[in-house]
Amino acid sequence: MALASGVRFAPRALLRPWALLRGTTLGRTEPAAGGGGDGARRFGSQRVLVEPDAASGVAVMKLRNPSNALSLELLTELVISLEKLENDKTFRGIILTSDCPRVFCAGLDLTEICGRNPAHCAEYWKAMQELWLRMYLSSLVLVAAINGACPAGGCIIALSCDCRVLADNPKYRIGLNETLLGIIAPFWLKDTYVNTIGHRASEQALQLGSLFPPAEALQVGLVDQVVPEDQVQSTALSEMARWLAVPDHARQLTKNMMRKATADRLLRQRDADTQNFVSFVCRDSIQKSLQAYLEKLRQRKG
Ligand SMILES: CCCCC/C=C\C/C=C\CC/C=C/CC(=O)SCCNC(=O)CCNC(=O)[C@H](O)C(C)(C)COP(=O)(O)OP(=O)(O)OC[C@H]1O[C@@H](n2cnc3c(N)ncnc32)[C@H](O)[C@@H]1OP(=O)(O)O
Repeated sequence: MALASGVRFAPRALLRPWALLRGTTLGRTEPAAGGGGDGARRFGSQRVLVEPDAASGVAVMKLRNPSNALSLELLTELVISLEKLENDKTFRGIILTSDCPRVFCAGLDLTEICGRNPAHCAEYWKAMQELWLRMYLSSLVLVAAINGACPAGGCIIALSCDCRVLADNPKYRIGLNETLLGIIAPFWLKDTYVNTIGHRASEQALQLGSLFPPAEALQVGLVDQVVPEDQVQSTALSEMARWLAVPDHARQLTKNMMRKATADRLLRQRDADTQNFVSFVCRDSIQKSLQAYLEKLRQRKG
């Protein structure tokens, strides 16, 4: 972590050369609609579309997986896209949003941990840790433009950003609802919650598995702005401008000062956290409830 420079403190060495880029098209670039020069070239993969604007130094990153459930492939593609932008000094900020109607991110892809072997669950959880670490410590400004439902792991993705703008739609609820699924948020999800909304509000919301509608999310401090749906992107851009008005080095070092202890806690216990996760989700009782929950989701659709 090149802290002294104050420019890049994301822990690069964290990234593993995962051999799982099956079916991805990472690194491919294509002209954005309307053509244009380098500033308008977008790149991406099957599940993440990046629309960079070199002139402003801001890239819009759009998730485009079914329900944006965090599959192993989506996690990997997000980490790689993030790293690509971090390595390009043109960029200072990312707006993270969804290309999927009504859903910002459905959280963990439960099919990655239901009926899978322990080795797969471990690989999956490490990828989840990796994305959180990368986002939480990113040197770039990350603004979440939340244009859909944002439960559980989706909420964590949003909370890893520096600022959150939520569309004012009562169906777009946000929060950590793990307890309602019979699972327990690991300590670093809890820590991220506490860092955002404080201890008492987190204690209540975590135990109750609360999913907050927009007005309540704003009141408790889970999001920074609630705006009409058609103003989410423009408001995210205005927020970005506000954050980018601060000199990078001062903002980056301050961010690091605020977040490092929380990230270090996971870094110190990463293997134990993975083992806890695997032994927990591989229990027969948890597998049964995951199975039943997935079934309910599928039936609800029909
Ligand atoms: C004491 C020991 C302690 C040890 C502690 C260690 C570890 C702790 C263990 C675990 C912690 C793990 C942390 C978990 C965080 C999570 O993220 S869990 C996931 C929670 N997510 C949800 O509950 C969201 C579920 N989805 C929805 O509510 C809705 O889908 C939606 C997001 C509100 C969208 O609704 P919409 O109507 O638009 O879409 P559909 O419901 O029709 O869904 C379409 C399609 O997508 C499938 N799907 C949806 N969500 C998921 C998902 N999360 N995973 C997998 N698949 C999902 C859905 O089934 C449909 O599929 P299709 O029918 O095949 O098309």
